[in-house]
Amino acid sequence: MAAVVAVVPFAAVAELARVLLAKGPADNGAAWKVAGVAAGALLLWLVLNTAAGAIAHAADLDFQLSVRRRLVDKLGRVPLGWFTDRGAGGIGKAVQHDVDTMHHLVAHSLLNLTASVVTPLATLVYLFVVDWRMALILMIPLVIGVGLFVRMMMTLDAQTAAYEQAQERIVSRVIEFVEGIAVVKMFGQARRAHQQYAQAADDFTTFFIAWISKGYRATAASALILGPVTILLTVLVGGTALITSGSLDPLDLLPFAILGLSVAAPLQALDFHGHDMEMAGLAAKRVGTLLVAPELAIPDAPRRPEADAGVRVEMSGVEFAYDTDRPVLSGIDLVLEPGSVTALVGTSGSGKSTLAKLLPRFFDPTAGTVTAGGVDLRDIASDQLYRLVSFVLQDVQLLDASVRDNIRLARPDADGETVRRAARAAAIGRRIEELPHGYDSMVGTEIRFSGGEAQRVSIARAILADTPIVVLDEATAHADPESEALIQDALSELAVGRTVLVVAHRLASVVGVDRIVVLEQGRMAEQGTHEELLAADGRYARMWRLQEQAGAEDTEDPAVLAGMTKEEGR
Ligand SMILES: Nc1ncnc2c1ncn2[C@@H]1O[C@H](COP(=O)(O)OP(=O)(O)OP(=O)(O)O)[C@@H](O)[C@H]1O
Repeated sequence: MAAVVAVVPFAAVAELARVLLAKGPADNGAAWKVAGVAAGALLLWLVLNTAAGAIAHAADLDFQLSVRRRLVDKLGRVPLGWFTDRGAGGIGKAVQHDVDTMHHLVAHSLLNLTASVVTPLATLVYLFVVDWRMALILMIPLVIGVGLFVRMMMTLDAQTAAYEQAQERIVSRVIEFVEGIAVVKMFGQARRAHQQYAQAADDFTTFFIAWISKGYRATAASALILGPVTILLTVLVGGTALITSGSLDPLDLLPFAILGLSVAAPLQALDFHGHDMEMAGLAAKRVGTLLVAPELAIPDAPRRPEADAGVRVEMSGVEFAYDTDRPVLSGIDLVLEPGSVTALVGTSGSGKSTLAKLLPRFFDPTAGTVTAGGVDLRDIASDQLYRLVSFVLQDVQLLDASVRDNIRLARPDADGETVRRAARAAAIGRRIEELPHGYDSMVGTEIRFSGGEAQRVSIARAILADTPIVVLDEATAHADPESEALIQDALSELAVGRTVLVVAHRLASVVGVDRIVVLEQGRMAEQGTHEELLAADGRYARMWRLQEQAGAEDTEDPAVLAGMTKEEGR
């Protein structure tokens, strides 16, 4: 199409030149003059069209890089819940695909749209000066063109959004499938996963066809109506004028055809660029949503917590809800003394992990305060907070980097000896030193750690981070008995002199801790040492007896392990 549009004006200009040279100025000299200006405008439009692509491409990389940097930076500051609500597909698409679409199409289409409006307008303005009646007639296709453009933009909106959402869903399905491949295979769900993917792919195709055909119908309507109508109009008007003045040479109609073409071609292109703008607009909206996502509040005047003799943590009147209508934590008043270990126990879903996540500010409480060293966590600058709290998570995340860099995440400048000491303290040093490339081994390619080993690498990380507060969430979840003993040793090493909060399932692992807090439906039901709680013969004592019994019966029922019957667990 572009090639045809490009060839026609050149042929017309060549023909115009031939006619002018052969015949000299014709009777309809004014028309030739207008045609000359119109052909010039048309050429300018074509040049701008080509330049727009080149300009958009040239400016692409730096702009995209800077937007992506801002997005990734932003992702580091949004609360965790925001991610779970959206899913990796949408976020991944926004950071990669949408940034690309948004920028390229905006730059490209804006330039093209401007050129497509300005060049025919310039011709028309000139025509008004020369022959206002002809100009008025040419306003007809202009109005039709703009009308078709507006109509297309209005009807395509919902279609484009549906198409984009279908695309997001398909990416999410693939990510889900890849991440959950073990579960999918283990439970023989490959066929189901395949069907789900096929369904998403079908939806995508349906939306794509609807979207593309609507788009093409709109642009085809404009192409079929605008071009012929405009050229026919100018030629008819010009022809009538010529016949009236007695000329019957068909060549004299050429300037009118050029005039028509110079107005119609850019107007037709409006729809293509409008279509692109539509997509760019939607992509920009999604990127924008990410850029303005809520952030954990940043303190205006950050304060430094008191940390000379360890850090005391205090939670007062803490409430928390993921969604507004269901509180997950209520009335939490809890003090964690420096150098002490506090364990959170309770049934599944009682809020243990949620409570622990308040300490590194994965979330802020919806009411009440959490202070560390006498300062509200919200008043501590984030880099300071991460020097204060480290979190050993249940699901260890190791990066595709060397073992050394994985351990020294919190202190990238730590020297080899410091890293080795941390690894040995976490009972993983010998395993790493036996590797052919030792601490330089690349995780994921040269070494794949087992669950228990990965857990100990993450404990080494926390030992090296050397923060006064440590949160341990189900740190022995992946371990076999031997590995568990190693992890417990590593944890004991990590706990020395720090303020430690442990989320625990198995009561046997918390017998020796300084204080046990029993959570029940987000509230603190009991607290005390193991002995005190047994003597009180309340909830904890019952859980203890049930777990002992479960141990004797070798049950693996999670409700029983958590100290509840199934009915109670619900
Ligand atoms: N990101 C989230 N969005 C919404 N609700 C959540 C989210 N995470 C947890 N919940 C809900 O909050 C409640 C407490 O969950 P939490 O993970 O804190 O419990 P838990 O005591 O640690 O459970 P478990 O022992 O099974 O790990 C549960 O009802 C859970 O469904």
